[in-house]
Amino acid sequence: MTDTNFDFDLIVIGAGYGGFDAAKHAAEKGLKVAIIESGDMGGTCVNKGCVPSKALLAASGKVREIANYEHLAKFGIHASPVRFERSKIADHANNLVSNVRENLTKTLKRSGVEIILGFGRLEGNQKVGVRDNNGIDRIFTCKNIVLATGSSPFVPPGITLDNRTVFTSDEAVKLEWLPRWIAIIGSGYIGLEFADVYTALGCEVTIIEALENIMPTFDPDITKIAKKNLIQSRDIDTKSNVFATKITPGCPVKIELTDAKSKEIVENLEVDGVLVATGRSPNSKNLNLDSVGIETIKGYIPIDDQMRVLNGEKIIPNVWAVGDVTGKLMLAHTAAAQGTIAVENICGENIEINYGSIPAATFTHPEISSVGLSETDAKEIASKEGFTLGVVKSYFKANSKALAELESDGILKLLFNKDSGKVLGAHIFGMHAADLIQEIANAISRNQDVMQLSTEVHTHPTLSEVVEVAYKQAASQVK
Ligand SMILES: Cc1cc2nc3c(=O)[nH]c(=O)nc-3n(C[C@H](O)[C@H](O)[C@H](O)COP(=O)(O)OP(=O)(O)OC[C@H]3O[C@@H](n4cnc5c(N)ncnc54)[C@H](O)[C@@H]3O)c2cc1C
Ligand SMILES: NC(=O)c1ccc[n+]([C@@H]2O[C@H](COP(=O)([O-])OP(=O)(O)OC[C@H]3O[C@@H](n4cnc5c(N)ncnc54)[C@H](O)[C@@H]3O)[C@@H](O)[C@H]2O)c1
Repeated sequence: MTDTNFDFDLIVIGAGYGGFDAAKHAAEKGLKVAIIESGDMGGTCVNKGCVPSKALLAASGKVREIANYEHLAKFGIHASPVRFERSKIADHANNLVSNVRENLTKTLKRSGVEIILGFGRLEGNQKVGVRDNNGIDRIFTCKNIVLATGSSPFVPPGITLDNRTVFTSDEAVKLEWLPRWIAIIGSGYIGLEFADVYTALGCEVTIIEALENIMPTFDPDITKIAKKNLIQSRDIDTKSNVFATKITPGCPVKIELTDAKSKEIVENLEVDGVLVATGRSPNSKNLNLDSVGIETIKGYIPIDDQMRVLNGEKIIPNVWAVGDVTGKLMLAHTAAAQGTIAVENICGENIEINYGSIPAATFTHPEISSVGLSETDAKEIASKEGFTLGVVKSYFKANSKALAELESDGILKLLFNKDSGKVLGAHIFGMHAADLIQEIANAISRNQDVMQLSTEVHTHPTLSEVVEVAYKQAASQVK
């Protein structure tokens, strides 16, 4: 398979989850592969994202559980006041990051991937340049290139970071201190997960959201119940429809809030710390993309469903892109799936990704998850394609396992096509929602219908019966 006219069959730029998966998969398929990384092996997910944030959520979740005296008393349990050491929770996250990073690096080496440390760039067709930390520049030739350069925190204009009192998730994952009062700008994934961590560890939180409603990207029914459980019942104040137009670090941190509609300054806040969680920007600068004719769209590298890089309708030969830099469902498992698909196609297959079957989860306590279409999009597609949309809801309060755990506030909303029975999407709030969504994601991926799914036997008593109930309700409505 290896082509001796080139230094490598494949060069991957960026060793996050997308790049890691592509490089490993290609090496396992017998290609001669190099991966170029300018920062830490493992990228965002391993070093500053999924891994440390889930470690913090795990530890702070235990603190929350043990400190919830009222909840424990319902089981007849009386716990003593909970004590925790912030630095040891931080160590747990940092140690996990080191372990995962080390394992990932070893796995690549074992697969035969050559790791090149430095900043990679394109140098025209089938050529990649790398500048290492000592300024030494090298050029390599390769048959194919995968761009997997990921994303970085987006910081809106007017917000000044000092990375101590005003910071992004890059610093928050290190848990270097616990501000007594912290403002979180943005109520998306990062805002919600860190509000969960900070409130469990005793901080007072103010969430500031530019759009009209808090949690604007989530399903409205899910938002309603999630707000009650994750926000209103905690030490969290919310301000929506306002932009944080100016944030000045210091002690205290000063925040200027501007009304989203009138554009007038409506409030000035003084807090101990600010986490800026306002989305992410693609890492597509200084890659010399012009040298092969790539034009980014809002900074994202345009691709088709086979991960081939596009210029308008035209495919740019031998260049592929995966992960956050492509702006599609910016999640670690999306990046990895794209990496595998890119390599399969490099090896001559014709595989396309189905974003509609990729699940997403927010690891709050309880969790939120979703897969497939939103109800708004499903309605629009149903009216365009002329089918009837079915919507059923299944509740955790009717589930024995949830009741036994005294965690019965939860809902599953299932969207399906009433004519064919095909599953279109699902949205869940409740305990272990992140695990529950997988079954529905698999059903979408396999194009299964609710008639068949409703006959599948689920273990009793498990939370998975919430899904079973939804499938049964849906099947009874199929025409
Ligand atoms: C706080 C937080 C929590 C998250 N939690 C989850 C979660 O629970 N589940 C989930 O699925 N997703 C989660 N994500 C999202 C997930 O981290 C990203 O979707 C994922 O890391 C994207 O992988 P990637 O390979 O595309 O890019 P990245 O992980 O960003 O990796 C890109 C790599 O490329 C390197 N690079 C960039 N430019 C160059 C260059 N020119 N030369 C060489 N190297 C370069 C970078 O240094 C980086 O290491 C979270 C993100 C954050 C910030
Ligand atoms: N569990 C997970 O899978 C997980 C966890 C964390 C992060 N992530 C990934 O990281 C990405 C980034 O997360 P995020 O929470 O930063 O982004 P997000 O896009 O999920 O949410 C950002 C929020 O900030 C608001 N906002 C933007 N500018 C603002 C301003 N000036 N003032 C007030 N509000 C403002 C937006 O309206 C939006 O609600 C996610 O899209 C996801 O891909 C995933």
